Amino acid sequence: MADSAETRKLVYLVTGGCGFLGEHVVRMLLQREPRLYELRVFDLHLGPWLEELKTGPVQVTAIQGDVTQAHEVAAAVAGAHVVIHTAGLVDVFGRASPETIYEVNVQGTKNVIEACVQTGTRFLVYTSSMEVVGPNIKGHPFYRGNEDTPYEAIHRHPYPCSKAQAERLVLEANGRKVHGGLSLVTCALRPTGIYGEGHQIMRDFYHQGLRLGGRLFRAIPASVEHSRVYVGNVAWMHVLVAQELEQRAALMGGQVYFCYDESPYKSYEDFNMEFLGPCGLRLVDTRLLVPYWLLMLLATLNALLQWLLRPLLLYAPLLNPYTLAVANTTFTV
Ligand SMILES: NC(=O)c1ccc[n+]([C@@H]2O[C@H](COP(=O)([O-])OP(=O)(O)OC[C@H]3O[C@@H](n4cnc5c(N)ncnc54)[C@H](O)[C@@H]3O)[C@@H](O)[C@H]2O)c1
Ligand SMILES: C[C@@H](CO)CCC[C@@H](C)[C@H]1CC[C@H]2[C@@H]3[C@H](O)C=C4C[C@@H](O)CC[C@]4(C)[C@H]3CC[C@]12C
Repeated sequence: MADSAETRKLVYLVTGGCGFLGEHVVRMLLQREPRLYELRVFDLHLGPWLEELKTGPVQVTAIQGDVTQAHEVAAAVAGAHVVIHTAGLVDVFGRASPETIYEVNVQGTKNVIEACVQTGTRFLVYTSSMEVVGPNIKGHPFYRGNEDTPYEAIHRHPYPCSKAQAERLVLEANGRKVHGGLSLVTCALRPTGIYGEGHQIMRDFYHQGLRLGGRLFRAIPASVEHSRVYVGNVAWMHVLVAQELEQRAALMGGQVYFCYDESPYKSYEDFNMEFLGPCGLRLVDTRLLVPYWLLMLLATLNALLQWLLRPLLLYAPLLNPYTLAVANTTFTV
């Protein structure tokens, strides 16, 4: 589409816009939304890379703010046509307290919804997660499932519980009257495990491998499959949903969609090795040496150590009872 002033009229707000996914959403909007007039990037921690984005035709507004603060959210939302809400505490390693996870992921989402209602913003896209569905606490596999597949979504961990609550709030808010009398249109996206440029967990595996002399030790059977999805495709999915939400409000409003892009179904570790192998690491198959019960013991010891050391330092290894259980349960969409 020709770049002309009259086509640029939309104001977007991306919360968590400096995060792993958020940054890709910000860059995708600048590349793929020709109607963009202003792009507001709202985050607790603003990245220095935002400065380089301010030289283009779109007004990029960096807003340092906290989604748990309703007034800060309302100020950022006011005047926006679309909100893409990615901000959240993605913590399954025990770094934050359950209360903080709830405060950010649930209360923060409530604040975004209420800000849309109060200021008249009609379109809200929420970044939910596969974990809203599973794996559940019983370790039931979810094999090539979809949004309609029956599954007992029972959770105890603060992160999936908070994502499930937030997703429900977003979907229930669909159809609420916003300031000005029109209806709020909401939609939630459930990415599976996202990978790609800037993925901190992939970095953590890489550095763990370097510490272990270029080796990683298999803890997950290759038969366990996880769906993974490239971050650029997840960003594109968010832009597509945002662009279509107005024209297809009746079809998409209040709906939830898994995000998957045909990335190979592999175990979490084997999928990571697609990238870490070419970086010089190799996966040593120690499954025969390290039975599951011993892994669970090690994971439990990690959790105990985390609890004991908390007054002194944050000890948050990749392996804990929750991550081991998730890693060992097939979840493919
Ligand atoms: N990474 C994945 O595999 C994955 C998969 C499915 C869904 N998700 C969801 O995608 C979203 C983004 O995840 P991510 O992997 O990019 O995580 P991330 O931690 O890289 O990004 C989250 C961003 O939110 C910001 N943030 C945190 N608390 C905030 C607050 N109180 N106020 C304002 N900003 C705050 C952080 O500063 C960060 O920039 C999250 O909602 C997460 O639940 C992630
Ligand atoms: C046995 C361990 C040592 O090799 C393996 C640990 C792997 C775990 C760190 C990861 C296995 C599955 C991951 C989660 C999954 O990809 C989906 C998620 C949903 C998303 O909303 C947030 C991230 C995550 C919880 C992701 C986190 C890391 C794993 C538990």
